[in-house]
Amino acid sequence: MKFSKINGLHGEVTIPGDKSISHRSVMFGSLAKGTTKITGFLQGADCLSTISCFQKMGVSIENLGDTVLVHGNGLHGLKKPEQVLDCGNSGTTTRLISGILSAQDFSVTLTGDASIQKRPMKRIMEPLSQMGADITSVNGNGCAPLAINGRLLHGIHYQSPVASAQVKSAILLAGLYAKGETKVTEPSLSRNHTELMLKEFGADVRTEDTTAIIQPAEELFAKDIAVPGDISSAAFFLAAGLIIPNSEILIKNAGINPTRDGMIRVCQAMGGDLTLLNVRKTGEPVADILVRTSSLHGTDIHGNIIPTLIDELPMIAAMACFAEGDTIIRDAAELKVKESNRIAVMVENLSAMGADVEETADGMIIHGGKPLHGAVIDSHLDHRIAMTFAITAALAEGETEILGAECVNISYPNFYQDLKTLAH
Ligand SMILES: O=C(O)C1=C[C@@H](OP(=O)(O)O)[C@@H](O)[C@H](O)C1
Ligand SMILES: C=C(OP(=O)(O)O)C(=O)O
Repeated sequence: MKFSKINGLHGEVTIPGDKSISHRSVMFGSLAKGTTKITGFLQGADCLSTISCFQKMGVSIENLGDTVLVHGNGLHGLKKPEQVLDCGNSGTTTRLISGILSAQDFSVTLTGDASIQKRPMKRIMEPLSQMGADITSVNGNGCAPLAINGRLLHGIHYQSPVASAQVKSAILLAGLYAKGETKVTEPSLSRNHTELMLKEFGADVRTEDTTAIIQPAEELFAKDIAVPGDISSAAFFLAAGLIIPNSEILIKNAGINPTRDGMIRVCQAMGGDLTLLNVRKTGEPVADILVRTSSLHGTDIHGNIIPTLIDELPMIAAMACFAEGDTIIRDAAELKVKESNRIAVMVENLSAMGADVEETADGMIIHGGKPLHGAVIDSHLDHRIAMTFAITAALAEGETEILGAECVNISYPNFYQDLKTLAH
C-alpha cells in the first residue's frame, strides 16, 4: 500500500474498542453465569481469535457487530475442544487462556501464527507450573504450540521479573481455580483491566501497590460491559495531530485508565497541545481529546511509565523524529518480544526514511529534526509498525510503500479509512 504527504488533519474520529478489554470481556463472560452483553467490542482479528477459542470450548457467543452476547457456561462449564485452539496473532489470547486452561479437567493444545510461535511463553509456563500446572512447549523451544493438561492448582506468590499484564492475568485467572490465595508482584504496575473487570464479575481481587491478590472463586456472574475506545489506537491520531502541520482533530471515546495513559503524558512533556474534554466513566475512565499541531521537543522516557505506553512506543519513536533535540527511550526491552522486534524494526525503517536514530540494548535514541523521505517499509506483519509508518509517511518527502499494510486488521480494521477521512 502506498502513502504520501498529508497537508493537515481535520474533523473527528471515534476510536474503536479497546483490544485488552474486548478480549477480557469475552473470556470472563464465558466463565460467568448468565449473559454478558458487550457493546463497543473491537472487531479486530485478535479479539475474533478469542471468540473462536471459547466457541470451540462450548460457549455460545453471538457476534452482532458492535454488540457481542456471551452466554456464559459458569466457572466450570468449559468443554474439551475437538480441535487445537488457534490464537492467531494474539499474545493476549495465548497467555490469558493458558491460565484458564491450566485449571480445567481436560487436555488441550494451543497454537497460533508464525509470529505467535516465536513469542516467549516460558514467562507464563514457569509461574503456572509453580501453581501445579502441566504445561509444555510442544517443540521444546519455550514457545507455542503449548500442550496443557488441566490439573488442580494451588496459589503462589509470584515475583514477576517483567511488568506484563499478560503474565499477571494468566496467573490471576489460574488463581480463580486454585486452592488458597494467589499473589503477583510486578516490578512496576502494568495495565490493570483484569483486576478491575474480574471484580465486576464478582471475584475477590484486590491490589496493594504493585501486587495483585486474588482468592479462589465459586462462581463469576455476567456483567454488561461498555468497551471504551483503545488509547493504543488513539495514539496514532494523537501523534498525527501533533506533528502534521495545520491539524486540529477531536479524538472521541479514548480510554484514559491511568495504567494506560503514558502516551498522553509523553505528548504533554514534549510540548504537545492536547486537551481532555468530556471526561466521563463508562466502566473505565474515557475522554475526548482535542489535538492541535504543536512544536515538539525531545524527552526522556524510562522507568514506571514504560508499561503504561508499551504499545505506543513505535509511534512515539517516529513522532520524536519531528521534535527538536533528542528523545531517549530506555527500560523498553519488552519491545523486542512483541509481534516483531519493535526496536530493531523501528530503527531499520526510520533509518530507511533518513532519520537519525540509534538502537540501544533496551530502547532507542532519536535525534530529532532531520527531514524524512519516502521509502519501502517492511511492517514485518506487525500492525503497530504499519500504522506508525502510515502516519510517518504523511510528513516525508515523496512516496512511502508499506509492505504487509493489511495487518492493521489485528487491532484497527478501519485505520486507513479513518486516516483518509481526517485528511480531507
Ligand atoms: O494484557 C494485555 O491486554 C496486553 C498487555 C501488553 O503485553 P505484555 O503483558 O506482554 O506487556 C500489551 O503489549 C498487549 O498489547 C496487550
Ligand atoms: C503486543 C500486542 O498484542 P499481543 O501481545 O496481544 O499480541 C499489541 O497489540 O501491540
